[in-house]
Amino acid sequence: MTQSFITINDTTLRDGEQSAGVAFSLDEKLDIARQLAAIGVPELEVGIPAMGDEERESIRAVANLKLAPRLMVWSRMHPADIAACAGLGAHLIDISVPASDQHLAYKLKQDRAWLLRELPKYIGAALSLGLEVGLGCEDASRADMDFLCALAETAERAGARRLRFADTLGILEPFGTYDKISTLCRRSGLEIEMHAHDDMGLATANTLAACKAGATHVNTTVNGLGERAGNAPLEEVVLGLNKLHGIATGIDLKGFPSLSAKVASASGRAIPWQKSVVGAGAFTHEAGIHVDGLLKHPDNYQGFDPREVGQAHRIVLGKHSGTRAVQVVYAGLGIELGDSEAQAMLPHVRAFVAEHKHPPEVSDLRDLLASLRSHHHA
Ligand SMILES: CC(=O)SCCNC(=O)CCNC(=O)[C@H](O)C(C)(C)COP(=O)(O)OP(=O)(O)OC[C@H]1O[C@@H](n2cnc3c(N)ncnc32)[C@H](O)[C@@H]1OP(=O)(O)O
Ligand SMILES: O=C(O)CCC(=O)C(=O)O
Repeated sequence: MTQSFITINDTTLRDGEQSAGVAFSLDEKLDIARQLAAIGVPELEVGIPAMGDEERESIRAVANLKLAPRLMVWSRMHPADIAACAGLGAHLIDISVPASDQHLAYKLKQDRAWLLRELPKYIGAALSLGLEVGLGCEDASRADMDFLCALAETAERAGARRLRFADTLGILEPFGTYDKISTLCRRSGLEIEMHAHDDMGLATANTLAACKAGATHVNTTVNGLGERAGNAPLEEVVLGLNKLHGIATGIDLKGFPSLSAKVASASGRAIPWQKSVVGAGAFTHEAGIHVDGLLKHPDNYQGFDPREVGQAHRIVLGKHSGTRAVQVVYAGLGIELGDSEAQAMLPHVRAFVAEHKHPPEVSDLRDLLASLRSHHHA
């Protein structure tokens, strides 16, 4: 059954930081956590205690902020790793296990029976530290579904509350995701958390499909940062759930641009120009028909109001501009152009963009007009 509210468990500070070459400083981690909390993200996965003292200190420091979100830490199914999660101020632990035969046999040299036998004692160990437990099923997309359900049943009996379904390699598509998550939700009483990767560009679609199928929780990262091609972007998932499925998350994206910029600079990963929601081009219009239509009524060319995500429409001139756009852009500079003068500007704008490969800036616009007018008077 589709939930009317989905809990976002944002993993920018764990899987996001696993993006090759990314390392947040403590201040950056704290700032990102604060900003995620400020827009209403209810859960944060904040790190991997087994990595060592510095990582544990950073987790403790996030916890000491006493922010509203509940904090999760990630751990292998390993006694020392679980012990390292004690006393850090986290609320939840994700105990990760290999769920596919591929991972069981070729990473751990084990089999399904071994995992089912061993799992309860690790869950018990985490519970005894006062942590709520989620079972992280790595490579769940390639796992046998009956085995995954058996893992869920074993985990639930041992006291876990959640199962994370990880599409570790980003190989699922939305229909397959829907089937798998529906099956899990039908056969398990646990909370089901979707963790999608974007290797085929489907992380958001798969996350939304999982929610339609009954997932209660989803993992996201700011700007889609994360291993390889990244994770499901927070901004896309929140917007998609709200706009396409009418599902609430409690997250207000109006304050998102500063968080997005913070993560881009702290990670050293620039936001692609055309990236949905946060890219500089996401609400930038050039084509004449679009600009004319947008000016007549914004809903002609907007699927949602950019103000909902802290953005605004921007009109630039270029190869595909029409006269209306020329008039509106010059009006923004306090210069009124009649129809014929605006029309006459079009070839000049085209020539400028063909030469420079970017829209004219304010000074270019003034130069282009001055040149047009001087030719006209000559
Ligand atoms: C898909 C994911 O995102 S899973 C999360 C992955 N994240 C990371 O790896 C980032 C942080 N990792 C680290 O800092 C280090 O890898 C550590 C501290 C966890 C472990 O470091 P090391 O002890 O040096 O081991 P190393 O990384 O070389 O190898 C991983 C070991 O963990 C084992 N392992 C892998 N997954 C699991 C698991 N879920 N449960 C138990 N053991 C596991 C591997 O089999 C291997 O053990 P082996 O050498 O006995 O075969
Ligand atoms: O918690 C887990 O096991 C999932 C880990 C993960 O990040 C992944 O599989 O992509």
